[in-house]
Amino acid sequence: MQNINPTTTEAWAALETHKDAQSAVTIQQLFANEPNRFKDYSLTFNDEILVDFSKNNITQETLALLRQLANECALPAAMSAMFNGEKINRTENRAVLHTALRNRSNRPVLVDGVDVMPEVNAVLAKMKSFCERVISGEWKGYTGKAITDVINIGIGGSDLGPYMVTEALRPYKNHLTMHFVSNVDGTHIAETLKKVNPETTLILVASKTFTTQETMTNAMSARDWFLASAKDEAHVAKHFAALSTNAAEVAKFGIDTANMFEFWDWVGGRYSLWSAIGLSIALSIGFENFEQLLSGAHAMDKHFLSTPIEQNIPTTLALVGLWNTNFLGAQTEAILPYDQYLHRFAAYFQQGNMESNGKYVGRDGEVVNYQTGPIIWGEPGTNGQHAFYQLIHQGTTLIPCDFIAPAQSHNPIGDHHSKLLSNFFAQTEALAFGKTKEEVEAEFVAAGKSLDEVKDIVPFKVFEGNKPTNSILLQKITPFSLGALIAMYEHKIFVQGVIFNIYSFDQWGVELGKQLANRILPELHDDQQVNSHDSSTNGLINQFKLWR
Ligand SMILES: O=P(O)(O)OC[C@H]1O[C@@H](O)[C@H](O)[C@@H](O)[C@@H]1O
Repeated sequence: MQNINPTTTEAWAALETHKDAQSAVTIQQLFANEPNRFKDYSLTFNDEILVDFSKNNITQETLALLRQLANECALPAAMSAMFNGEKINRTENRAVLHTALRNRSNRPVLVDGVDVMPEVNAVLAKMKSFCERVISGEWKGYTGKAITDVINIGIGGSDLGPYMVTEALRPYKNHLTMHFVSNVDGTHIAETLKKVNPETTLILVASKTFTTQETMTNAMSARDWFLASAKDEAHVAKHFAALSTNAAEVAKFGIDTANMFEFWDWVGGRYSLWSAIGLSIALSIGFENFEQLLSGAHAMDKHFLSTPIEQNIPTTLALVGLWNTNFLGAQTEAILPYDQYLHRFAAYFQQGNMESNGKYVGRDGEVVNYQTGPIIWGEPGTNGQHAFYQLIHQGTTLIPCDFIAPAQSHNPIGDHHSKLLSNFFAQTEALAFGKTKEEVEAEFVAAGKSLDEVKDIVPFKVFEGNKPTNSILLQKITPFSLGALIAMYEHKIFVQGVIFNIYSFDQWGVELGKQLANRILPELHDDQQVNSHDSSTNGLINQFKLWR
């Protein structure tokens, strides 16, 4: 990957100038000026995902400059470097090939000259046969009973993706009850184990490294719980499987490597739901639906690779997002799904985006002089409306939002879905167009009030509008469309990372906390006063020791 500081490009300089003119114009005015704005600023994927980015403060000139920026930052070369297995994760010396995991065309993908597709397909075949045996009941627990419950023990990328997708695709789920344990807080595993029977529970230990403290601690506790009933270690093989890249650690833990589903160091944790880490998804919705998820992502990969930049959905979303953060001053983006099944979608991309692009050192090793990844957060609508939308509408911080909704509900009860979607449409309209002082006054007058009577209250009821949003309307949330939607966001993050000139696929920023926790852990084993830290940390540890 090339090393280009985006602020040194001609496009960046032109965007700085353009920003001054553009900031003087509102989204309301842009709609007034451009009657075809919706048509001109929306794109459709596969006739099932519509992405409307018209309610942003952008013009065709903005988009042209942003595209020029992408080209000056060598985006096309970076795309082929990723898809072709170059070691673009330089700080870990690894290729980045989650796209190979869903490469349904089976086009050879070489890493160090070796095609990875045969291995990818072999693991998929192993997952398929395992899923079939567990779902059909052919796979028996140690007392001869079929599996009823599956616990995925993992954290970060080994938890968020599988949990988000199994929740999102609940309408497709079978009789298996899924549980996800991530937190090292003993409450998480304890409360989960209360709900299940060791005779009929399958435990998936999901960890790329198989050394993550939280996961290994939870896995050991689950093993103790299991053996307290099963007594014989030989029974572990019927109830534990490992999803990992680390065969040696899996064997050390005591899981039969025949029950290990492998993946590779070129799969980043937060991009791993397409790998063996997705086994809980495949168990929950069946292997064919899992393949549909892969196919949807693959279709988005093809769109991303082969569609010109003007119609390229992930690239467009990345460029508009970058405009909002680096030129209009936003520091955050909210993801707001109007679909209860997508209730973990924002949490998933919180890791996806913030762990990928939360970097302050550029590929040149220097501290960057622009904004990199935004703060990502969100909750499902309409819950968010009754909680934090106040600040989005009338606060002092600019919060660009992605609104996501399916046209068809899996639960078409009464008029719930029309009500839900009326809120989805209303919110982006309100955010873009707001309500003027004159409109507020007219409402009061219509209600029989005099302007003098209401003049003190009017300012509080005015909405400035001009708040940027994207609307992402899906025909329906299916395994295929969800796969495409996830891949769309993954590539958005990739494009931004390329332009930010950062390494999007490492995560050194999570290491210091782990290192210090490992240093502190032995200090908590006795009641001795601690004085090896700063006064705050010493004080907190010592109070903990007094109170525990
Ligand atoms: O899958 P593993 O190796 O247990 O790692 C889990 C998580 O560990 C965290 O430390 C990383 O920041 C995440 O990226 C990762 O997903």
